[in-house]
Amino acid sequence: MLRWLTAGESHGPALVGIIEGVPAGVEVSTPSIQEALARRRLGYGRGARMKFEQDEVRILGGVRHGLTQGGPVAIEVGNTEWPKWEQIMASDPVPAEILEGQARNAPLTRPRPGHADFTGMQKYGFSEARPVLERASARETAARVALGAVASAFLKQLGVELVSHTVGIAGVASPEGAALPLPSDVAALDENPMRCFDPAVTDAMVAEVDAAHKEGETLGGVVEVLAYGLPPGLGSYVHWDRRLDARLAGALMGIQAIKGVEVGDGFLTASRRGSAAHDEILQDGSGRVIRSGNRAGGIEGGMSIGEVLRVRAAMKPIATVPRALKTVDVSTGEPARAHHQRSDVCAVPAAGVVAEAMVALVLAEAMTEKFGGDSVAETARNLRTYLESIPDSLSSTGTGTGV
Ligand SMILES: Cc1cc2nc3c(=O)[nH]c(=O)nc-3n(C[C@H](O)[C@H](O)[C@H](O)COP(=O)(O)O)c2cc1C
Ligand SMILES: C=C(O[C@@H]1CC(C(=O)O)=C[C@@H](OP(=O)(O)O)[C@H]1O)C(=O)O
Repeated sequence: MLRWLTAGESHGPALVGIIEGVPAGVEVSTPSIQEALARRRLGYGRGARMKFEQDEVRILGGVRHGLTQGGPVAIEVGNTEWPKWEQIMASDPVPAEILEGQARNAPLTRPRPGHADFTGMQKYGFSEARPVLERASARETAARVALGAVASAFLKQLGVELVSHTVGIAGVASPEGAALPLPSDVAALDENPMRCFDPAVTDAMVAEVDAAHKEGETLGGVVEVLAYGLPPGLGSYVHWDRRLDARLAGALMGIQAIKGVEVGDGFLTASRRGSAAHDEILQDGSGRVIRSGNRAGGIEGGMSIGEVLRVRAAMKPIATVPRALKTVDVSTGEPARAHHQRSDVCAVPAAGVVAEAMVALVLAEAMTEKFGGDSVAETARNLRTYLESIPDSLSSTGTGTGV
């Protein structure tokens, strides 16, 4: 069993992530986590905060000399902006005279449509949105990416590699059926301003972000995560909450602003006839099973089938719209415009990196569930034995890259 939690506020001193159940021997280091976090800051269209704020990684437990030890791994992502917020976000009471007059402490009484502000106030009994947005903010995804880096390192040692990329920004989309990026393309994707695999589409996406920025608008889009090298049989058809597709969908929907998830061809599949919807079971020259395609996105019956896993997540436009939307000032009851100081125009490229982390966490959990092991060597041994135990009559090309 792999479980994990995050804690911390957007303008707090640090975020903290703890992951428990990681076998011993996973290669993790401060630089490797820092590198993963740097990828989350990528992407054209993000706001000023991404430029002046830094993530400061400190591994607090569970790792020794670059290897996990089998105990919980605790990671702190420090926030370099903390000195500016030290009093406003202090854990302990602060005298009112110190807080008075501080612009950052001004009550946020004009909730933003599309964010958690208004319902968060109703639900938790706050009179302003600060305490809501501090935790609702996607700043929290820095902790998830840090934990996802641990999960990805574990998967890599088992022969599984992930790739994420942007396939749509607002109305600009990569063409259906375009070639999929490979793990060897990740460096190029990270250098692309939209983390998009197609240069022509990238240019159109950048132009879309520029136009939105100029007009005081914000944008959403679609990201795709691919996993190469998965063995068949992760997840299960036997119960709804064991299904790999259900677990992936839940994890992706758990990212702030994600409003839709597709597995494989997803919604397009619903418009096809059966004969054009499924991936036929064929044989190669040596009698091994091959598939006619991968419309299913690597999952059938709630299980990985050993083909490339392909999932998509749709992100709504950023809620803090510069051309501020109508709201109510809850301190006066009067109509107002929603509060806006700064915001991302578009955070879809970053959401792709977060989606990759979430998929890594789900797949790492599914791997430990099926193959167990207190050390990576033991997990790898169990995986190898399982793959070798599949009889020739059931052998397929999609049996992972192996270990
Ligand atoms: C990487 C990332 C960055 C985001 N940046 C902002 C932002 O700058 N301003 C904003 O209002 N929302 C931003 N969001 C979206 C909010 O977190 C989100 O709209 C809010 O949590 C409400 O979405 P929900 O209804 O899905 O919870 C961002 C989301 C992600 C994933
Ligand atoms: C800080 C991050 O993202 C933030 C997510 C976010 C939101 O409302 O979700 C709002 C913005 O913060 P602020 O309102 O303080 O400018 C983003 O910058 C980050 O990703 O590290």
